[in-house]
Amino acid sequence: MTNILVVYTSTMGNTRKMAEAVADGSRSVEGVEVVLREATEATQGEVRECDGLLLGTPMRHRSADARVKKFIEDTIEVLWLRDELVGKVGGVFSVGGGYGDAGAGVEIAQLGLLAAMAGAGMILVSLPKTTPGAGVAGSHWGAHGRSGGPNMEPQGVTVEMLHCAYHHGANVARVAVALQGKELMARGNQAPSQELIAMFANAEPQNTPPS
Ligand SMILES: Cc1cc2nc3c(=O)[nH]c(=O)nc-3n(C[C@H](O)[C@H](O)[C@H](O)COP(=O)(O)O)c2cc1C
Repeated sequence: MTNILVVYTSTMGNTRKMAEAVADGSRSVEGVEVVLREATEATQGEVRECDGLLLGTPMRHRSADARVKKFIEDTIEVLWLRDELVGKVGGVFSVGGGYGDAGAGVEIAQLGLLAAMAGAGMILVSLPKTTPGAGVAGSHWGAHGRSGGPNMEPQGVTVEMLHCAYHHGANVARVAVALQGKELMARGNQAPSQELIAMFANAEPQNTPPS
């Protein structure tokens, strides 16, 4: 069995719809089991156990949502320290309001998520323009839905955008199935000491009050 973990957050429901479509796409691939989790609920153990991770975010001020960033800090970054994600498969998706056609900051946000995965040694799945729905929801880096009209009026993500998300989920799952159990990545670079790993893994942000 190949395990795909879909992690997302959503306030108005559009990213949740994209996440469900991504999860359905992954589930459509034979031999795949899917876990769908809110970013605040997903655990380090679930990330460690998965073969493929699909991470989705709403756009917030030209960037990823703070809840998704916290998920990255609490799971991906800690597992990165211990090289536990090397060779796992990753993909991303997002939803923005749509002001200015494609929405603002999509590439920054998606590349930010992909950068965290790349740093952890994951194998990244992009979104080819051959993907159904890519004409309205493809950013090349992942699936992207638009929930707003030209003047920010809420319209909701469309069926075509959800199709694109579905196929992105299926692509990631197929790659994960094909690579499962294969140790493709070279190993042997010197790992940081256990003391250093513990220091970074347990580091708490320092809250310094403004002077
Ligand atoms: C505080 C805030 C900041 C936002 N910033 C952006 C942005 O920078 N770019 C964008 O395209 N949409 C932006 N949006 C619109 C949301 O991304 C959009 O409404 C999306 O559907 C939210 O996802 P959700 O429906 O899953 O909650 C912002 C919305 C809020 C509330």
